Order: sequence, then C-alpha cells, then structure tokens
Amino acid sequence: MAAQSTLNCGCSTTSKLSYSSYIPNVLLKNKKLSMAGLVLALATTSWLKKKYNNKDAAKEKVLPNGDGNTTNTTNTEFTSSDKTSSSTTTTATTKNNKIANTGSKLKKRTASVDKRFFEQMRRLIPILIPGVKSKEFALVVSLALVLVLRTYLDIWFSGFNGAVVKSIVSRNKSVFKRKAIYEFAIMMWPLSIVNNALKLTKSSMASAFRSRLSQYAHDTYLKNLNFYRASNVDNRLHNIDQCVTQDIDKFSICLSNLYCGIAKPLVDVCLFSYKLQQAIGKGAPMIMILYFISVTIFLKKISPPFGKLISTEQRLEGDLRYSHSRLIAHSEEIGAYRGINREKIILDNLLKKVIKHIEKSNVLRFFNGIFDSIFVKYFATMLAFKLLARPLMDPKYATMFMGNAKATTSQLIEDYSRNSGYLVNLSQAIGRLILAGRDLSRFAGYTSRISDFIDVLSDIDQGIYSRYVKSKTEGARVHIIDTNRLGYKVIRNNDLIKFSNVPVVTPAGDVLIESLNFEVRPGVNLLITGPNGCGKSSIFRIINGLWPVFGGTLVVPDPENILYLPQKPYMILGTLRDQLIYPHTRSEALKRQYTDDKLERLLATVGLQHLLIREGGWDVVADWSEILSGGEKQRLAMARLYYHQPKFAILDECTSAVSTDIENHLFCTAKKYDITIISISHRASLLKYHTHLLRFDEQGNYEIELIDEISWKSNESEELVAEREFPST
Ligand SMILES: Nc1ncnc2c1ncn2[C@@H]1O[C@H](COP(=O)(O)OP(=O)(O)OP(=O)(O)O)[C@@H](O)[C@H]1O
Repeated sequence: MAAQSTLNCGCSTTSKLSYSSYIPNVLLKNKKLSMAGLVLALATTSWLKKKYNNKDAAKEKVLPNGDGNTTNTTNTEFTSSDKTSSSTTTTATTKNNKIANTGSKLKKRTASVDKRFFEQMRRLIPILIPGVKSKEFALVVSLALVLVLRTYLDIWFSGFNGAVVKSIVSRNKSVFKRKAIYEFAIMMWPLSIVNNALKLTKSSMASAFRSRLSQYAHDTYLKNLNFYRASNVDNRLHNIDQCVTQDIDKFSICLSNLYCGIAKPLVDVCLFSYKLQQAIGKGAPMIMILYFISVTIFLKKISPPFGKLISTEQRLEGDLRYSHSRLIAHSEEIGAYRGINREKIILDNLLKKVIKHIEKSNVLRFFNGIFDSIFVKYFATMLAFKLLARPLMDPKYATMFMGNAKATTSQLIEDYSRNSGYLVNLSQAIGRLILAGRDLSRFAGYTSRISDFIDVLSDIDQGIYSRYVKSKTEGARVHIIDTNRLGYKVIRNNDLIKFSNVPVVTPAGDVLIESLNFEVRPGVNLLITGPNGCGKSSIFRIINGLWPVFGGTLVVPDPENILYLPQKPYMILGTLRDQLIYPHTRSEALKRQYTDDKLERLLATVGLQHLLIREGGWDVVADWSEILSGGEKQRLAMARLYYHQPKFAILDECTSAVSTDIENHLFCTAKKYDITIISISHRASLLKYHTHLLRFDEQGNYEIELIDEISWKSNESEELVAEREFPST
C-alpha cells in the first residue's frame, strides 16, 4: 500500500484506503459515539453556514466609504424612464440638473456553479481556445493523452504490486528479482517521464491560457479610450489592474488544475471500475460510485459558498493593494499634510477586513474539511474493506480474481493486494472528482470576476455605460447611459472645432451646461474661463471623446490634430527622449527627421538643455514625474507641443508653474507654428494671446466675447472669473 503512494503526482489525492490505519478504534467500535460526534459536527457547520449567509445578505446593502469602513445604503431599487438627448436638453435647465436615466435594479450577483457560470464559460472558452489549430487545443489534447497513459501505468502498477507481494510471501526469489528489480528498473522510466510530462503540460496549459486571456483583456481594455471610460465614465469595475494581472493568472492555473482534476479521475473511474468488477464482482464499483455520488450531494448541501468567499477575498485584497498604491502615488502630498495617520486608519481598516474575511473562510474550511475527511476518506475506507473482503467472506461473491476456493494463500494475498490497488485508485479518482467540484466553485469566483470585466468592457466598447450614483437628494441609483440612443452627431473636420447645441453632462448625469454653442477655426485663439467645477475641462473631455456626447452636433478634428497640455503633464516611464516625443516612439520620431540634435534644439527653446547633462543624456530611463519639478515638466510639455505641432492645442492651466517669459514664449511659438490655441485659465494675463473669451458662470450660463486690445489691457491685472456676473436665465 505504501508503495502505491509513490505513484501519486501532479493531481491531489483524497480518499486513500491507507487512511484506514488512522481511524480511531473507538469510533469504529462505538457506533453510537461516532454518530453523536457526527451530528454535533453537522450542527456546527450548518450553524456557521447560516451565520455566514445572514451576514453576507446584510453586506449586500453595504458600500465602502472613504475610511475603508462601510456605510449602509437603503435604496436598492430604482425606477425612471428612458430619455434620449432631445429630452435631455429640454429637461436640463440648471446646473446640477440630472439627466434622466434608465432605472436599474442593483442585482445581487453570486459566484457559484450555476447557469450563469456555464454561460460565462461558454463565452470564455472560444477566447482561451480559439481553434483546433491553436497551441491551446494541442495542449488540451496532449494533456488528455498523458492522463490516459498515467491511468494505464496505475493499472500496471496495481498488478505489479500484487505480483511482488506474492513473490515475497511465497519466497520466490527469481520472480521477485525479475519483477522488483528488472521490470521495475525498466518501468520507472515511463513512470517518471509521464508524471513529469503531466506537470509540464499542465503548467504550459495554464500559461497559454493566461497569455491568451491577458492578450484579450489588453486588446479590449486598451482599445480606443476604454481604459479611461472603464474607470471614469463607468464605475462597475473595481481594481481593474488586479483583474488583468492576478485574477487572470489564478483563473488560468485553476482551470488547468481543474481540467486535470476532472479528466484524469474520469478516465480512472472508467478503467478501474472495469478492472474492479472483474475482480470483486459487478456490483462493487457501482456501490462505491453511488456512495460517493450521494456523499457529494450531501456535502454540497452543507458546504459554505466557497466561490463567493473567494470572489469577496479577491475584492478585499484589491482594495487594500489599491490603497497602498495610492499612498505611493501621493506620498509627497500626504507627507506634506502629515496625513500618514489618516492614511494608516484607512489601510488598517482595509487590512482588518481582509484578515477577518480570511479567518472566517478558514474556520468554514476547517469544519468543511472535517466532513470531507469523515465521508470522503474514512466512511469510504470502511466500505472499501467490506467490498474487498466480501468475495472471501461470502462465496456467493467469489470471482476468478478473488475468493477462488482453489486459490493458495499467496495467490489470495496477490489478489487482495492488486484489488485493493484498484480500489484505492477508484476511490482516489472519485475523491478527486469531489474535490474538483469544490475547486469548481472556487473557480466560479475567478470566472465571475473575469467575465464581469469582459462584459463591462464590451458594454463600454459599444458605448453603454452604467454607473452607481449616490446623492443626498436622490439616494442611490444606477445611472445608465446608452450612447446609441442619444441623438448626437459627431463630424470629423481637421480645420474646425464646433459645438452646436451640445450639452455638457458629467458621466454621473449632472448637467453642467445645458446647450453649448461655439466654434474655433484656425487662427481663432479661444480663452475659456469660469469658476471651479463649472465644466471648463469637461469641454476638452468632450472634444477628445473621453465623455459621451449627450446631444447636438459636435465637429472635431482627428485626434492626431489636437494636443492637450494639462497643468500636470503626463510623464511616461522611459527615457528623457520618450518624454519629449510622447506618444511617438523613437523610430517614429526619426521618420519625422527628429534626430537627437534636433530634439536638443527643442529642449533649448524651453530652456531645458541642461537636463541632458544633469540627468545623463537622452537614454536614461527614470521616473521623470518624480525627478522633474512642476515647472520643468510644464516646459517639457511645451517642447512636446513644438515637436508635434498639431493644428489645435488645448492648454489647461499648463503655464501655472512657469514664469511670464516662458508663458510668452509658449504662445509666440504656438503662433509661429500656426497652432490654434484653446486655453483654460483664470489668468487675465493670457487675454493678449487670444482672440475670443468664453466665460462661464456658476449656473451653467456662458458668454462669448471678442478680445480686443483695449479689453485685455484693462483686464490684465484682474482675475477673469471675478470680473463680471451674469444674470441667470
Ligand atoms: N469622471 C467624472 N465623473 C463624474 N463627474 C465628474 C468627472 N470628472 C469631473 N466631474 C465633475 O464635473 C464637474 C466639472 O469638472 P471640470 O473638471 O470640467 O471643472 P473645471 O471647470 O475645469 O474646474 P477647475 O477650474 O477646478 O479645473 C465637476 O463638478 C466635477 O466634479
């Protein structure tokens, strides 16, 4: 029996007959006591399960707040009618109006092996295995072949073991030598190769699945502006980074383990049942299989929802990691505010939640494990003893391979040893199937997260956004935007930016400007001003296609003809050259005749040529957003503008950290390169570089003025916003 365990590899084992030696005698002898223990343990588990489910139901209504703690929401059902853009413009009259949205129920979603899970898998499998000629399909077939080979080797080993035991008991040296030395010396090679091939194929399959799924996730997530919309317009997905990296990895490993954990035991069950029914009678394997099926059903009834537990654990881990990455990203601000104690409270709370959840899962696993052992291992062992001994104890069940009246003792020992080997393998196979069932619900947790990710991205790709919104006045609701039903029009024109009756609406449905009308042609430089939060930057978001257009007609150039310069310019992870030419690559820059010398001249125009010496040249890779000062970053962004020379540039407070000389240089150079400027600023000193002023007030009203020399001279020292108030309409 001990020798048989040497065969085990790759797949985990559950029901081993050898466990019989551990069964406490007292339990076997005293049926009443064992039954009492069983009832007690059962009661404990069902109580725990109930407790868990009740808590969980309460948590369905709980949302995290800023402290990493939770607050209760009461409103989970919402109703409102569908409205298109035409109704938008008529219903939206003031700022803070809400665009009427499709009401939607907050659905309770569970991660378990149900209809939804199979539907999710049906959609995921074509992504994982794109066709019969794919590498993944080849791996699936190879793994199946290796698994069948493994089963044949198990059968060989059971017979071999019986023969060796017989040769020992009958003191037959020559047979012992032939079997245990020569035959085994040959067979150890295929045994070893097959076992390791199983491991290799399994891990190759996991990494092939991971690569396929990650590629798909990258393709959809990084397509168009989906990555922006997934976190800014839609808010269904949380911790997207974790989903694209960790969850996909775990899903792939779990899937290949499951494939092994189901395919191999299935082959084993068929082959060993066949062998067993020859050896100990037709009914024996059937009794064993029926026993395991009823145990599985019973265990499923009493076991906690592991899929849901895993899914919650992943979410909580993601929240914790996200908060840590925020701490790194904002370390300077947090340090300056001495805000670390506040941050620590948030992190400690999130950590507490993760640990509490893991501990709760561990307790549930502990009780669940007790039942697994009792029913899957020990009761099964008792039943196996009975079935093995039956042909000997009752001649009615005797077969050619067990209990034959003419058989010698050594023959009986060989038969017993071989048959128990078959039974061990059959029990292990069924046990593994039960375990696979358990893994399946864990796998359902990963599947649910990944399919949600894919489904939401697919919605976003089709222009359908959903957002959970909570406000004091309206309570909680789900705000759905289906851009296919909005009556807007977008026209591409590389020489014009024009808003005709376009409302400015946030993804949460707040109407910032009811109906915006203005146009910018080459040579018309527009300065946009207004109070904080009135929607100035939102205009750029609409021009760039980041936010949905809720109505009217929008004329915009192709994206390569507009460049956006924000207050805090984005710095890519890469070389200094990469910062200057972003988003171009070096080869693209060279194609445009931008050699390093020419780039150096660009740097010189913004007074940054010293960076080349200070930082060690063009090819030094660094975290430039950390290394450069705010002003240096703004100058570098200006050099980027000179490199790209787009037709239009949107400058969003992009000169706030530089001197007026440099500011002047920027606007003069832009003029020299024929770049039409749309600036967003509160500074009256910028008036002189523009021809028109678009001024908003807090109510969403606006006015467009022509800037003549007199007006900018008289306004130069003033803040543009405070200058004038508009009557509300
Ligand atoms: N992704 C988003 N989802 C929902 N609302 C948003 C989003 N981004 C911005 N908003 C809201 O839109 C409103 C306008 O924001 P915007 O950035 O356009 O203001 P702004 O006029 O540029 O302000 P500031 O002068 O402070 O930069 C704000 O109330 C803001 O909270």
